[in-house]
Amino acid sequence: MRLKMLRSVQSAVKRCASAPSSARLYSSASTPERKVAILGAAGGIGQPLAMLMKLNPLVSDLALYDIAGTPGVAADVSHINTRAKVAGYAEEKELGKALEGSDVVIIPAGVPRKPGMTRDDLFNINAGIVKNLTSAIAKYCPNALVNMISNPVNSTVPIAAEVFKKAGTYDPKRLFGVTTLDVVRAKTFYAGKTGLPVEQVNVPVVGGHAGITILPLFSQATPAANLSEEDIKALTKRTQDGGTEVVEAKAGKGSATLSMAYAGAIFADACLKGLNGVPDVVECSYVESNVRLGKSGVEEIFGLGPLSDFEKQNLEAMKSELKASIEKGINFANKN
Ligand SMILES: NC(=O)C1=CN([C@@H]2O[C@H](COP(=O)(O)OP(=O)(O)OC[C@H]3O[C@@H](n4cnc5c(N)ncnc54)[C@H](O)[C@@H]3O)[C@@H](O)[C@H]2O)C=CC1
Ligand SMILES: O=C([O-])CC(=O)C(=O)O
Repeated sequence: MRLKMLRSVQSAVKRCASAPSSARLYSSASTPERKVAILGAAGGIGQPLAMLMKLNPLVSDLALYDIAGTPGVAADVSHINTRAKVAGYAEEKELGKALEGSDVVIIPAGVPRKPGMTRDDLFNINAGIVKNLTSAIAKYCPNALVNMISNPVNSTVPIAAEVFKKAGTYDPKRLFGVTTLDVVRAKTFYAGKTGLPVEQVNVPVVGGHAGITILPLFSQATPAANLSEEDIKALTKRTQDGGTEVVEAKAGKGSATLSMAYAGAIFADACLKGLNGVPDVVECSYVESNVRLGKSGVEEIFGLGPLSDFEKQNLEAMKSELKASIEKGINFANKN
C-alpha cells in the first residue's frame, strides 16, 4: 500500500531542472530572464531577502509585494546596482501584477512567534494569509516554483497543496516548504562542535519544520566525525530548538529574520539554478513524497539513506505530530 505524506527529502530541488521552463533570453548573454516575487517583502525576513535576491545575478526581475511598507523597501533595494529590475506592489489589487510571469515565488508573509508560542499557534492568522496568496499564485503564475516560508510550515505547505489541487494546478514538484534554515543551523552547530571548517560541512535534515519534526541526520554528516551519543543528542536538540533560541533572544521582537533571509536566498538560488538546467542542485525541503506502508506502519521512506537507531526512533516519534499538522492544513483549506 502506498500513501502520500509530506516530508523532507534531499534532491528535491534536483527535480527543478526538469520543471517546465519559461526561460527567455537575457540580452546577448546566456543567462535566462527569471522573475522572482517575494510576498511579505517588507517584513523582517522580506527586507533582507529582497536585498539578497537583488544581489543574485540569476534574477532579472524582482517583484516585491506586501500589504504595508512596500514602496520604501522597493525604492531602497532598487538603487543597488545589480541586474534585477525591482518593482514594488503595495495593494491587494496589484498582487496579480506582482505574480504574473514569476518563475519563483517566495512567501515570508504572516506573523512571527513571540516567546512561549509554538509555530502552530500562528496557524489561525497565517493559514488564511497563505490560502489567499496561493489562490492568487494558482491564478496568475500556476507554473512558478513556490517557496513557502510562512509558519507553521508543516501545515501551510499542505494548505497550499490543497488550494492548488482545487484550482487544478497542483504539481508536487513545484511546491516546497523552506526548511533550509534547519540545515544552516545543523551545519553551524556541527562545525562548532567538531572544529571542522564550516564551509566544508554538510548535514542533511529531514522531517518537517517544528520541534521534534525537525530531524538532522548527523550520522550522514560530512566530513564524518566521531561524536559521542551525548553530543549527537545535544546537537539534535539544539537544531530542533534553534527557532525558539532566537525567539527567546529577541524577547518579543519576532523570530529569526536574518538567518532565515540567508537560508531563503540559498533555497531560491537552488530553484533558479535548477530551472536554468544546472545539474545536481541538492537541497533539503519539505515536499510531498511517497512512503510504503505495511503491516507495521511505514516500511520504507524513499531517499533518507541509512539512519542510526537514534534517528530511527526520532523519525518514529515525529510521525503523529507531522500527520496531525498536515491534516490540520488540509482540513482548513477544504472547509474555508
Ligand atoms: N520557514 C522558516 O524556517 C521560518 C519561517 N518564519 C516565518 O516567516 C513568517 C514571517 O516572519 P517575519 O518576516 O519575521 O514577520 P514580519 O511580521 O516581520 O513580516 C511579515 C510581513 O508579512 C506581511 N503580510 C501580512 N499579511 C500579508 C498578506 N496577506 N500579503 C502580503 N504580505 C502580508 C506583513 O505586512 C509583514 O511585512 C512568519 O510566519 C515566521 O514564523 C520565520 C523564520 C524561519
Ligand atoms: O521559530 C520560529 O518561529 C521561526 C522559525 O521557524 C525558525 O526560526 O526556525
